[in-house]
Amino acid sequence: MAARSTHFPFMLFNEIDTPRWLPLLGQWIQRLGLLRTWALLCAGALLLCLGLAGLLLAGPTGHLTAALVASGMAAACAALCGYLLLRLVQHIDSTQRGVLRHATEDPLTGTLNRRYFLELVEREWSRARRYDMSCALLLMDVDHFKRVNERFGHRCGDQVLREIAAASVETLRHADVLARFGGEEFIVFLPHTDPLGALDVAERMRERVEALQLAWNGAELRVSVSLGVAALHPEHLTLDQLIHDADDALAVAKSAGRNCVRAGAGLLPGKPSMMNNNN
Ligand SMILES: Nc1nc2c(ncn2[C@@H]2O[C@H](COP(=O)(O)OP(=O)(O)OP(=O)(O)O)[C@@H](O)[C@H]2O)c(=O)[nH]1
Repeated sequence: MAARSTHFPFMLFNEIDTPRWLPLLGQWIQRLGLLRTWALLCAGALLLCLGLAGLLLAGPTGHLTAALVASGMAAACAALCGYLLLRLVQHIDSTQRGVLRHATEDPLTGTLNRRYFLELVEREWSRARRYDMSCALLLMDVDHFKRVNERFGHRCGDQVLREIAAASVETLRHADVLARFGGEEFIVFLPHTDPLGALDVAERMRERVEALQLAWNGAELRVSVSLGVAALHPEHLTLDQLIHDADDALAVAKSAGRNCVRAGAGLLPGKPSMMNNNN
């Protein structure tokens, strides 16, 4: 199985091998500000050049040689300043990306982590509630995942989780938010999605995972997932309640035999809360 990257904000970051002096320069620049540091470096370079030119002019060397040496020095100083600034900007950029990744991403699957998901979705959810917009939530759990670990090992289990995350991302729209919610459980927030649409997405995810052709050390393995679906309705006063509904529906899907999608209470009034029971 090959490791796969997932979409925003799970980009691949190029780690830059930074020399030791860069963080120190960074701290210095943070204190002074970028413009002032740059002005200071340029002023220093200029003074150095002027001093050298003065020395040369005062000596036996001709004016032209003095001017040439001074211009050469100025150009070298400007190039050095530019290089230092460029490296610094790269360093700050890579540090910021690293910090952002650490705060938002699940290191195993590259999806959002639980904490950032909740932070992000809390805002989206309250907006949806306030402006009476539809939105839905899916909870997806890998079936009998313990057996995968037991039979093929933990590293294989990790790779299966990565493959499931990547496959799920492929079935979602860009605005949907996928996160690893815990162990072998994933959560998806679907903005502007009505209950039927949410059930449809859940079923697509289930089918996509079921169709995954996985192999580990020459052995083939198949996995399946169960999904619980909940959609926002007026009785949901907190995001927790919506998650709770999806969790209840997931429990129903598990006890219905797994590898299926179940709708939360009241998702489709008047319709049975089941879908695609393949068992
Ligand atoms: N490889 C790997 N395994 C994990 C990770 N997180 C949790 N697990 C394993 O996931 C398994 C979850 O087991 P259970 O909660 O019994 O669930 P299950 O075997 O999937 O059974 P059902 O959910 O009832 O279908 C445990 O064996 C955990 O060790 C992880 O990051 N990597």
